[in-house]
Formats: sequence, C-alpha cells, structure tokens
Amino acid sequence: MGKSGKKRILLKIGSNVLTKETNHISRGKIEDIACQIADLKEEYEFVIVSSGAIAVAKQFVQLESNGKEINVKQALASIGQPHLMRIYQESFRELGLLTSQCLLSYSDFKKEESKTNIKNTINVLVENNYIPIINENDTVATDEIKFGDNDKLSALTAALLNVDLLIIATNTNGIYTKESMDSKSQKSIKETSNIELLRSQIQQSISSHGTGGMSTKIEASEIAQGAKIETWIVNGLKDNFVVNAIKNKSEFTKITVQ
Ligand SMILES: Nc1ncnc2c1ncn2[C@@H]1O[C@H](COP(=O)(O)OP(=O)(O)O)[C@@H](O)[C@H]1O
Ligand SMILES: N[C@@H](CCC(=O)OP(=O)(O)O)C(=O)O
Repeated sequence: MGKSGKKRILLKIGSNVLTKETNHISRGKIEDIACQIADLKEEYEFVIVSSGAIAVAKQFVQLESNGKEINVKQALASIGQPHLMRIYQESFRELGLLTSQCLLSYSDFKKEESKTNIKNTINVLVENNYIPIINENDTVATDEIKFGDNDKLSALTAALLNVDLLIIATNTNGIYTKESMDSKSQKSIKETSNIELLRSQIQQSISSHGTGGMSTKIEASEIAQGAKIETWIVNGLKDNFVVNAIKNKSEFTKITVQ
C-alpha cells in the first residue's frame, strides 16, 4: 500500500504486448494502458516496467550486425528507448497522466545504497502522481537482453517497493496446462501457489519479440511470492486487460502467496 492508501500495482508489459505481435510498436496499446490507469487511479497507483525499446527501434533503423549481436541489440535499445518514452508521455498526457523514466541494472539490486535510492526516488515520483516507467539500462546490461529478464527486473522492483500486486502482461491468457498446449486447446491454470507445478507446464517456445518465454515469468512470480506478493499473468493483447482481470472478467493465472 502506498502512502496515499491506494493499492500499488507493478505492471510489467512485454514487447509482444506493446507491438501487438507486429513489427511496430502499437500506440493503440499504450493508449489502452493509459485509459485503464486513468479509470483505476482513485483506487490504485501504478509503477510500470516496460520492454519495447528494441522493438520500437527496429521499426526505424536497421543496424549493421558486424557479428556482435548483443552490442547491436544494446544500440537498438538506446535508439528505441527515447521513442518509447515519447509515445508513453504523449499518450498518458492526453489523459492527464504524468510519466517519468527510470533505467535500472541488476547490479543496482545488489547494492544496499542503490536499492535505497531506487526505492526513495520511486516513492517521491508516485507520491507526486508521476507514473515511473522502468526499463533495463540496456547499454550496460548484457544478461537482460540475452535472457529476457525484464520479468525478473519487475519482480525485484515489486519486492523492493513492497507493492500489493505484480501483473505481468504477455501474449497468452496466463499459463496454459502443458496438455492443453500440446492439443492446441489452450486452457489456463486459474490459481495456484505451487511454483514447481507451473514449471512442469512450460514449453520452450517464446513468441516473435519475446526473450525469456514463460519460464522467466514463473521465476519472477517465485521472487514475488518470496516477498509475499501475488502475481497475475494476464493477456495484455486484449483491450482493458488490467481492469478485466481486477473484475475477474478474463482468464488469467493467479500465483498466490503460500
Ligand atoms: N505453459 C505455457 N503457457 C503459456 N505460454 C507458454 C507456456 N509455455 C511456453 N509459453 C510461451 O511463452 C510465451 C510468452 O513469453 P515471451 O515470448 O517471452 O513474451 P513477453 O514478450 O510477454 O515477455 C508465449 O507466447 C508462449 O509461446
Ligand atoms: N530492455 C529490452 C527488453 C527486452 C525484453 O526483455 O522483452 P520481453 O521478454 O518482452 O519482456 C527492451 O526494452 O527492448
């Protein structure tokens, strides 16, 4: 709970959601997110972890690869991040919502002083009605781009800020049973606290823009669970996905605290 008495939600938005699985970032999806935050703002305050810097850059530039894949991705992230933030800022401002940018690295979570600074900065932002939009500081981070750990970043941030709920928006209705995936009749696991059970349902596939697949989302929910935070894995491709999950009007996976 924030100082305002509102419930605090950490919302992680994956690249596939932001591109709506195309090769372009979707302004419509960012507007959908803004609308939902505006609708919920009397009861909830939001901190966002957003991927999409690399995806947004790809629509503007093609870089020479020169065999250094990671460095090319880092350069793309550096080009895309300001565009991504511009789209957030413009879309959110339309609805009277204020945004800010925080770029974080995993090493920041290993240093107590940095952790305290992250926490205090974000608290000042939220208390002043700014919505912090966090992404990995890709210029210095290699593991993140390789392993798609914005899921882990969202969980570490959720734990650090002691939020009430972690919502991970991806391109499926949460986690499907392995059996249903095999028979192509996707059926979501509705609620569980059993992380091992979830791990056993994973398929190795990831989607076109995704990096970590479902396993990094399960790892994230394990970190959140350790901090007594519930995780919801929801389908961000659908309109109104946060509001509908809160109203229990959609299919998604709830990973509860033990
Ligand atoms: N049991 C499962 N249920 C749902 N999705 C799964 C499962 N196992 C693997 N996946 C894959 O995980 C993908 C989501 O992860 P990812 O592609 O990294 O997306 P994001 O960009 O949201 O991080 C799904 O599109 C699907 O291909
Ligand atoms: N920091 C990168 C994150 C890429 C990434 O982790 O994507 P995802 O698996 O969709 O969360 C970017 O903004 O493009």
